[in-house]
Amino acid sequence: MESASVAPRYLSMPHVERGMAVGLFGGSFNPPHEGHLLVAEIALRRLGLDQLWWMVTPGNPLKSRTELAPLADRITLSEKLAQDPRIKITAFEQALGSPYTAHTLAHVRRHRPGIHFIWIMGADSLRTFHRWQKWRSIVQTFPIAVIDRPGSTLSFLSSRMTRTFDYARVDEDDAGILWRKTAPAWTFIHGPRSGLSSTSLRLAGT
Ligand SMILES: Nc1ncnc2c1ncn2[C@@H]1O[C@H](COP(=O)(O)OP(=O)(O)OP(=O)(O)O)[C@@H](O)[C@H]1O
Ligand SMILES: O=C(O)c1ccc[n+]([C@@H]2O[C@H](COP(=O)([O-])O)[C@@H](O)[C@H]2O)c1
Repeated sequence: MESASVAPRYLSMPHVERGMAVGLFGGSFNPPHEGHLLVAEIALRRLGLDQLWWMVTPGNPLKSRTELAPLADRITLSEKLAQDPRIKITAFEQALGSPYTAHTLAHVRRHRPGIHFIWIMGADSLRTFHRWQKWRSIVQTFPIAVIDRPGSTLSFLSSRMTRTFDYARVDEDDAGILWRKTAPAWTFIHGPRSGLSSTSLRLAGT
């Protein structure tokens, strides 16, 4: 069966007012789950965000696409799951012609001046972050909030990113003003955790 095409409204950046604090939460969402929603809720609350862009990637450059569901399907499931009006489901990376986060962030910074963006990711991402294209430039573009995940709580002690940018660490108590900081600046946020993963859901066939 052929999958639906992606509606045009998902292919451009969401509307945002100047001065807002916006979280950028990129993911495969293959499929989206309550663990993603928990990350989004924690980020909205602890970082004091006005919006969170739930960016459904056309494909993680480090992952095989063999098991990747069509973009339109991952968008539809994300819309069903994330009901908070501050969460904006988007797939504008598809229209940029590059799946690389460094490219996306450079584009966002160029085209949305006057907005305070924060890159958001789960703690497991720290393990491979130094393999992302131009990873240092990502850290130098926007502040980063790392949200705890079972099995990765201590990743910030050993990851190449956190060791390289140790001087730019912001205390978790100051997470609410991370949006005001100039990159590089990153924080690690502890809190309620979810052990859910897309892999386990795919294995369970749900
Ligand atoms: N349970 C979770 N707790 C914290 N962060 C999570 C959790 N699940 C996913 N994330 C984060 O959400 C983002 C998107 O993750 P992704 O869509 O790859 O989900 P996943 O469950 O890790 O998928 P997979 O099992 O297929 O690798 C990443 O930054 C990831 O670290
Ligand atoms: O830019 C890269 O090299 C890169 C490598 C791996 C992952 N990413 C991004 O990281 C985000 C999380 O991906 P995933 O598959 O772990 O959900 C998503 O936005 C990806 O595009 C980006």
